[in-house]
Amino acid sequence: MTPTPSDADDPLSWAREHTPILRSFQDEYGETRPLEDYTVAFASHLEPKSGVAIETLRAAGAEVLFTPSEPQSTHGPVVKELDARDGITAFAWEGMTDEEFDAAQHDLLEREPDFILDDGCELIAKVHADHRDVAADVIGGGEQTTAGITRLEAMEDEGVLEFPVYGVNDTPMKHFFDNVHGTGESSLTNIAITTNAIISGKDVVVCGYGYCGRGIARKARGMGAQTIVTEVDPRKALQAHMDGHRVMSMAEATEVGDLFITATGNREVMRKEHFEAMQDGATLANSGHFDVEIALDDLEAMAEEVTTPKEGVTQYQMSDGRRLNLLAEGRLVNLTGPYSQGHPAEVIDTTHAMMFIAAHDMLAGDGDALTPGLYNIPDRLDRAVAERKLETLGVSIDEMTESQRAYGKEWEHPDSSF
Ligand SMILES: NC(=O)c1ccc[n+]([C@@H]2O[C@H](COP(=O)([O-])OP(=O)(O)OC[C@H]3O[C@@H](n4cnc5c(N)ncnc54)[C@H](O)[C@@H]3O)[C@@H](O)[C@H]2O)c1
Repeated sequence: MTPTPSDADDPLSWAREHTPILRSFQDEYGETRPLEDYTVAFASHLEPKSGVAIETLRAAGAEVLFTPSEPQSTHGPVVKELDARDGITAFAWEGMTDEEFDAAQHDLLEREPDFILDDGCELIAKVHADHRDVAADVIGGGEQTTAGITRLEAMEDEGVLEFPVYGVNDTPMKHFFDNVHGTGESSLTNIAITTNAIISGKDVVVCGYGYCGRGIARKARGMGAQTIVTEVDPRKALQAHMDGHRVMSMAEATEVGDLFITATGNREVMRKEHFEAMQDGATLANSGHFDVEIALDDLEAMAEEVTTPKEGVTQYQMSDGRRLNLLAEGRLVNLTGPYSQGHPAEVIDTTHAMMFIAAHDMLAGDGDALTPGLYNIPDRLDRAVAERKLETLGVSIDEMTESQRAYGKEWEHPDSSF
């Protein structure tokens, strides 16, 4: 039998099949439509999995306005499919320039969303900086990545945040899985496919040992790499050391590394002084949210010649003959390279579930209205998504007995034998 290409009719079909939590929300809230009266703005990498998140918000009744969180990770067929649906509007297209991306986000904000689900805090920052009248009426928001949380903390410190925002990134159901396993696997997968080079046996330098860096380093070692970690936080450095990775300063690592991957959320982690010392053929990739972790201006300024020997690889030839290979133009390597598909669907299912929960709880939940600020998602909601995920996996766990619950609350321990 000749197979029927189902993704030609529906580019979300495969992702939908692998995102059971979102499907369960579609079933549950498709009837009651708790978000019926609200307009929700959604910024994300626009590929099939975020498409399923968008259609889930719509199924729950929201009018959805969507835009990319990074101009180069957009999949055109997904945008076309969603934009054609009633109640969903795209402020996006494949191949946007940085300027078009910026303008589209401003256009979206002029539509006065009630709620903003963000990825990197671009929409939330823009609404505060340039659309203050709109910000005044926004009910709340949710932020899905570490880089966005850092910006929100800065806004909160300055006292400029106009509405409450759930730090979705900081909820266990997000960062324990998405940051560690999603970024870990998808970064290495996309580096391997883009370069068609082996990871096993290579000296792989992971810059930053936070959630993402830990995932990348652990999985690189699982593939047979010799892993090296660089850090600025002594506790994270020690943790990397105890986990069995070699820990060095960036200056030391530059001399031995074959493949460098940044995941710090910081800027200029690799810069001129490092490029000067790297070995011929070293490969540089970034998994952090913004394309500032590798100092691209330094690379440009130092290169005698710049070529693209393979799609997704930019090669900088230095005056001494060394070649440094930059992947995905220093943007998120798991999301913007030519072969990149982002996180595995099963992992992003939990992230998008928590984004949905953020909107549902603030707009239609039964809790008290929050004042402006950055908040953690209530633990009971995080647990509920974990339970739903385990259910989809067919995994059962135990429940504490009454006596065990009581034991956790007592301090005298009368029945202990010492
Ligand atoms: N690629 C993806 O799909 C994806 C997914 C989730 C998060 N992210 C992004 O990845 C980045 C890291 O996220 P995270 O959750 O791991 O953050 P994290 O805060 O847990 O970890 C960042 C680590 O980098 C370290 N660091 C900071 N500056 C450094 C420097 N100059 N050199 C070495 N280490 C340094 C910090 O000490 C920290 O341990 C953020 O930009 C986040 O938004 C990307």
